[in-house]
Amino acid sequence: MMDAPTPTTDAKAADEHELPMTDGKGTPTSRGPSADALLVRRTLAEIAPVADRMTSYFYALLFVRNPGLRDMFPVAMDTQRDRLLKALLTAAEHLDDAPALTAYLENLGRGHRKYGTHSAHYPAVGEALIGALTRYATTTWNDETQAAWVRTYTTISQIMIDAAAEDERSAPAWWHAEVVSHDLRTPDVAVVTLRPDQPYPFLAGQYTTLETPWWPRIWRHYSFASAPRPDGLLSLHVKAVPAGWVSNALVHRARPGDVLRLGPPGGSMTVDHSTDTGLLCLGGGTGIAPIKALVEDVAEHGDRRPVDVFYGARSGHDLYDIDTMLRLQKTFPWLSVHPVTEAQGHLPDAVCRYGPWGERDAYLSGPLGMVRRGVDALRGAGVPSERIRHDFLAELAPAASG
Ligand SMILES: NC(=O)C1=CN([C@@H]2O[C@H](COP(=O)(O)OP(=O)(O)OC[C@H]3O[C@@H](n4cnc5c(N)ncnc54)[C@H](O)[C@@H]3O)[C@@H](O)[C@H]2O)C=CC1
Repeated sequence: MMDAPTPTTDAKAADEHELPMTDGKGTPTSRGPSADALLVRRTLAEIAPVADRMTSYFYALLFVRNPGLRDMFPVAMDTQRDRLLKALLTAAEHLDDAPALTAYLENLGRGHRKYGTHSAHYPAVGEALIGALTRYATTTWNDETQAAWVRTYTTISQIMIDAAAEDERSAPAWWHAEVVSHDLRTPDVAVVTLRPDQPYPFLAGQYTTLETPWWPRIWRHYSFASAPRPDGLLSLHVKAVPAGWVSNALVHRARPGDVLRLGPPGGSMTVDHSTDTGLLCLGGGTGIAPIKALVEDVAEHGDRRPVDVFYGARSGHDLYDIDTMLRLQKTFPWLSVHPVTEAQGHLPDAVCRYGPWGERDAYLSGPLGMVRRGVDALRGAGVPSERIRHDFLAELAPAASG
């Protein structure tokens, strides 16, 4: 029912110490965490070593008490078994990060419409959460802590419920999208083009969630590889990852005519068109997809700001979209594309050999390790944190590629 913690935020949100503090009522304060946040974090620290067992118990409680909810989850729970709980715990942990938390939960609430979730389901989840915490946070649990968790869950669920209700007025719960082309670029990377059954509004740099007919109720995130197009088509770059059910189905099984389901767009890795600051983009592997969309977006706005794209891959053969990127470079004099293979070193190190980058807005997309090292490298190169954007919230890796 709840999605994985989605990649929804910029690097600023990734560093919780840089986010504004609030009191228990959401009012910013510079004094540090609210009392509720402290109690919640204490519980989180206690359950961390038994998170697996607590997760199983949480779902057991949820399904035994509410058998009707079982059908909203995939048949095999192993891949996303802990997503619901993880999302709740992420939200609880970021209780004091009012703006980041609200954006995260609104996105989560909208995204839940595709599962058939409605407001009446939220109390059942809250009761299972409190039940599981009571059982596994034995040392820290008392009336005061329970009251803090109830307030926290009430806040979390209300933001999600309100966002879903608001979204319902203007957008469908999901879209059907037909595969119109399937281009295998390497033995395990495909560019898949889709035609949604009704207009799908999104911004360059955002991602969608996707369900295939072969793995019902299993949803994965994929970034759009193009800015919005006049013909309304959407394209995604998919890498078949080991044991990735959805990604393998998309790369090796999907064919034109197949119909997938899409959830709403998400993510804040978008271009700020109110400035003319230059862009520094790092795309690793299929992470080049949203970077290409950003380049198209800059071009469509007629901007002439400098854009440097560092495109990393393991080998030259894995730079499956280099022809497209070089063609864009030929067309747009403000664009420089720098291919980097592992023989030349890791992508973040290569970026630091150029520069200076202190005046640029930076965008990173690719494997979590690359994004983490890239953020560190860019900060080291003088790019302020608030100018660094990527899709990962704190330490939580989304199941971005299935
Ligand atoms: N919006 C986003 O952030 C998107 C993220 N992705 C993610 O990108 C990943 C792409 O995977 P692959 O194509 O297999 O990439 P890959 O594993 O082939 O790596 C691509 C590049 O990243 C570098 N890299 C990898 N690990 C690194 C580390 N620990 N430190 C520094 N550099 C590192 C490699 O040297 C290479 O240049 C997937 O995990 C997918 O989920 C994909 C599309 C969009």
